[in-house]
Amino acid sequence: MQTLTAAPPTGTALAVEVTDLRRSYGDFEAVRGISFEVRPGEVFALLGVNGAGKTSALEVLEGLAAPGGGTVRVFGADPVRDRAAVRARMGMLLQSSGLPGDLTVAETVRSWAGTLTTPRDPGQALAQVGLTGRADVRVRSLSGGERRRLDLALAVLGQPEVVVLDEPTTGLDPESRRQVWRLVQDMVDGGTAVVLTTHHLEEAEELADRIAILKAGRIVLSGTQEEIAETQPAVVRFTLDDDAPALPVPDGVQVVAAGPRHEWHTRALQPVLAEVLAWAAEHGVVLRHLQATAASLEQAFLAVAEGRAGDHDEVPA
Ligand SMILES: Nc1ncnc2c1ncn2[C@@H]1O[C@H](COP(=O)(O)OP(=O)(O)OP(=O)(O)O)[C@@H](O)[C@H]1O
Repeated sequence: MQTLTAAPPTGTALAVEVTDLRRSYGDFEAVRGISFEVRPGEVFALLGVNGAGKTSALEVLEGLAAPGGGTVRVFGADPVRDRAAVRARMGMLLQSSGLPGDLTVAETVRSWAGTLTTPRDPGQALAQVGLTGRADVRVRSLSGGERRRLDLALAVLGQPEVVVLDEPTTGLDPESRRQVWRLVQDMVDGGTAVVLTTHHLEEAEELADRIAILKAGRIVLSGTQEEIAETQPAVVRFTLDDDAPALPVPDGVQVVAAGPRHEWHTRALQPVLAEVLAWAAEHGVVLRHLQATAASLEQAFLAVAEGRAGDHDEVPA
């Protein structure tokens, strides 16, 4: 597959720099002071439940809205004040697009390419999102997933150095989703910086170098997916027969359920597991349905959503 190229950034090593960004709608503050940075060749994912403030933040990055407070810089430029300069280097995929339904797919891509300084070959762009066979179909006749892929082809048509993708794979089938992931990976390999939002945690796991989880307009957890997962305990579950001897609880275990189905939470999975296995062997006890699950991004996401993670103060990304 072709690697999409993006010219090396000039002036600054940071593609995106967001500092203490705030945005309000009337009295309601939807984004409450978030900060993050994205470098060329890096994917940064903003996660959070519905209404967490992801789109509100991205719209400032895209130059579609001014910040209520704080600053946003794209290659050192202000996306609102220096809109033309930023636009020339940025591709964006909004949550919903308003493409004319009368044009065919090929016409749409060609006319879009006509507005760009360095467009990619329209045929190649369509091939990369799997729409070659739909080139002569009118946009209004496309399926939801095909439209989304057309939106994405347009977003990257100008060989942007930074791409903002708001839920790029919503509504896509698993194969199309993988196609989009490959496209994003190719862009990143070519040096493009990507900021994306998604409700698919496996998408963030697959693509993102760094992740921030928002709740109510604030970043609650941020870091690599491993760093975020490690904020949560591992889980050990097993069932003991009624006649099993008294079970000693190893150090570092929080007992969540104590029989007959046992559930332990721990930040020391390996020694705790070793201890309980040794105890079972010594007493000839079977740990039925034994499961040991390392902490995951999903666990951290749920902990944020349910208010069990972070102190809701911003952690710099
Ligand atoms: N134009 C608006 N006027 C008033 N409130 C708004 C407006 N746009 C968004 N909001 C509110 O701001 C908050 C953040 O919305 P936003 O769309 O940024 O969240 P999100 O994290 O992108 O959610 P989703 O995952 O559902 O797309 C929500 O409570 C939303 O209702």
